[in-house]
Amino acid sequence: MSASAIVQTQSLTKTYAGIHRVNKVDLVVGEGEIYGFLGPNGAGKTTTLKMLLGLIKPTEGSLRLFGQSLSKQRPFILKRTGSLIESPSYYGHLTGLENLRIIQRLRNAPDRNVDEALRIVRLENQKDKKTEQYSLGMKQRLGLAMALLSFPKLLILDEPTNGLDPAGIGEIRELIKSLPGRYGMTVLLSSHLLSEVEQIATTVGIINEGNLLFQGTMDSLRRKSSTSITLKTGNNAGAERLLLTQGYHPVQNNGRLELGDLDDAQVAGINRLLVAQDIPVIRIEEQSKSLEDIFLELTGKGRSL
Ligand SMILES: Nc1ncnc2c1ncn2[C@@H]1O[C@H](COP(=O)(O)OP(=O)(O)OP(=O)(O)O)[C@@H](O)[C@H]1O
Repeated sequence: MSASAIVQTQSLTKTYAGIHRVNKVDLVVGEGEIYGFLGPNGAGKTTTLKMLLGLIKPTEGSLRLFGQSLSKQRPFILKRTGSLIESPSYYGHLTGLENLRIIQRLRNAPDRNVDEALRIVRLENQKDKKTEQYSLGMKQRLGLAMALLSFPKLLILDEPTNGLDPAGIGEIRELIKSLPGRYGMTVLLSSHLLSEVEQIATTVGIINEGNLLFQGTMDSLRRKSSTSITLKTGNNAGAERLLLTQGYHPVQNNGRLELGDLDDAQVAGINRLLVAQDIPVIRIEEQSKSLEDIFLELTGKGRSL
């Protein structure tokens, strides 16, 4: 168990009908992080989050929150944890405010928390409306207010921007980003959108078909995005043979030679060499591998994971 881990799982596994939907996942969420749990639909995100909250039982493996075992210290853990999993539950015939008051009593939270939660999710003006008349986005905000109500140390959010319009998404994103600094919270959120995780998260875990494929800081993931020089010549086969003799490793691709990451002096040297051998250099281009390319390689899926 690492010292500052708020969430740590070991070989966490959930099997349904013999299929590993979550497979030996070692998740580590450090204190004060915004951890983006990223993966395509059906990857196993919700199943993992539900195990963390004790809503379903792991088939195998173990998990600790705040360094404690959920089976032994359930009240201690749940008191410090707020969550929004799938659609929020509330009483439709009651107003937003009345719904929050119920949670307030359950959680034994002070009055001012209700006002503050309403303010942060910007529902003050709709607080006296029955929640059955709320739009999807308003319901989502209410769910978030419920999760925030006791200002927990750990906030677990499953697809928190679901159902929000672009302006709402921007607001919620800014809100989530401010939580560690303002309230000392640690946030674990799931998303199938790379762009969302990229904009909110400090740490990322990528899951696909139940397997955790990458876990690390957003920066360490970005560092994987390298540049590559590609070359188009009047005689690619000749250029390839020549460059091989010089210690390069060109790869033919779509009428171009890919040379990997080279510095300026190497590029200039290659150009000189080819010209000296009467091989016309048509194009020298630098291509960068984007985060999207990396996700694509990892998951074999397209743009919107
Ligand atoms: N109670 C269950 N019984 C059987 N299979 C289930 C059950 N719950 C989830 N699964 C399966 O486990 C897999 C992972 O589902 P999960 O909901 O964790 O995915 P997800 O990553 O949260 O995706 P989404 O973004 O679609 O919610 C899916 O194939 C799903 O059908």
